Formats: sequence, structure tokens, C-alpha cells
Amino acid sequence: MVKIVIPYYSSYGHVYSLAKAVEEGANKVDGAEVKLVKIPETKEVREAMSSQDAYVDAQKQQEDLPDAVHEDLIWADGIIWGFPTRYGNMPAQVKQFLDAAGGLWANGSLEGRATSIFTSTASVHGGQESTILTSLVPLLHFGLIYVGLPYGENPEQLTTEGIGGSPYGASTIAGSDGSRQPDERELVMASRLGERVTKVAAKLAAES
Ligand SMILES: Cc1cc2nc3c(=O)[nH]c(=O)nc-3n(C[C@H](O)[C@H](O)[C@H](O)COP(=O)(O)O)c2cc1C
Repeated sequence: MVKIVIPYYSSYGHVYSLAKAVEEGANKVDGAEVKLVKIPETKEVREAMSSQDAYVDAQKQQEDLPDAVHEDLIWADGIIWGFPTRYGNMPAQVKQFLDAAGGLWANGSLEGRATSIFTSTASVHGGQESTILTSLVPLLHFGLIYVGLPYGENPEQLTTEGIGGSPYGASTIAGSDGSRQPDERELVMASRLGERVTKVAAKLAAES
């Protein structure tokens, strides 16, 4: 059995759609047990966004999912993080969740486990790559082993079109008004990411 947790944060639902595709891919691996959990919203952002219908509707769709807790990270053999960009970086909600997990860092509790990231940006150049690359830094401090999304398995990446997906991880592009939804190629790459991390996590867990 290999245990995978997918902690994600999504304001408007794009990352949530990718998260479900990642979950579906992880579940393709025999013996996988997969948990999809949402990283809690902050009071400040909930209040600031409460007048936006798109935010309120997307939060409603996710309300039945359990909140991520640090025990989920301890439980898992593999951790696949999902979050939209905030100025080319991870959102404060995710940073807060990681900052509060300092005990796991200090004890080396997550060292040697597989990890990866999927993301969403408004625009093609709004942080598709920087969000993943900058977020990799704290994950390496936890001793996690990063699993990317190679071209060989993901020929969709070899395009000049404005779609998500890179060697760094799965992604989508929401559009400046949030109206673009993940396209089929982005969902397929997200699913492959889930499957790949799960396979690596199983191998690492078998060796430890
Ligand atoms: C505070 C804030 C900062 C953002 N910064 C960026 C940015 O730097 N580049 C960009 O392309 N999109 C930016 N966005 C847009 C979000 O990334 C976009 O809404 C998100 O990818 C949609 O994913 P979601 O539906 O899962 O929330 C920002 C949005 C907010 C609210």
C-alpha cells in the first residue's frame, strides 16, 4: 500500500479541478490510498473575497472536503501540493501551513518522501514556472524528494500554445477574469503527475 496526500488551496476552483485529476492519476496505481485535503483559508482573505460570487461559489463546491492537517503529512508516503500563484510565489495560506509545520522540519519527519507541485496562474507569463520553482525551496528544507513532469511522458508540453504543464509540474491558466477552465491536455498531465509521484513514493517507501 502507498499513501498519498494532496493538500491544495484554490480560490476560484481551477486548482481544485487539477487536484481531482491528480487524485484520479494517483488512484491508478495498485494499492494506492489517496486523500484530497484543502489547505485552510485565512480569515483576512475570506473577508476580502466575500463579495466575489466566483470565490463564494468555488468555496461552496469545496466545503465538504476535509481541511489539511499536519498529521496528513506524517501519514503520507507522498505529498502532492496544489495552489494558484500569488505574485509568482505560493499563497500565504500554504506558507502559513508550512510555517506552522516547523516541528516536522526540526524532527526530519518528512525526509525522503516524494513530493511535487501543481499550480495555476491568470496569464501565461504570470508565474507558471516561478511559482513551482520558488515553492520548491521550502519543500527541500523538509527533505522532500521532488518529482517533476518529464517531456517524454508529456509531449503536450512541446508546444508554442499558451497551455499549462512544464517539466516542473502540472498547471493551468485561468485567464485574467478566471473564465478559462483547465483543458483536457492540462488535466491529463495533472493525472500523469499524480500517477508518477505515487509510483516514486511506493518505491521510496519500499526501500525505507
Ligand atoms: C492576490 C493575488 C495575486 C495574484 N498574482 C498573480 C500573478 O502574479 N500572476 C498571475 O498570473 N496570476 C495571479 N493571480 C491570479 C491567480 O493566480 C488566479 O486567480 C488563479 O490561478 C486561479 O486559480 P484558482 O481558481 O484555483 O484560485 C493572483 C491572484 C490574487 C488573488
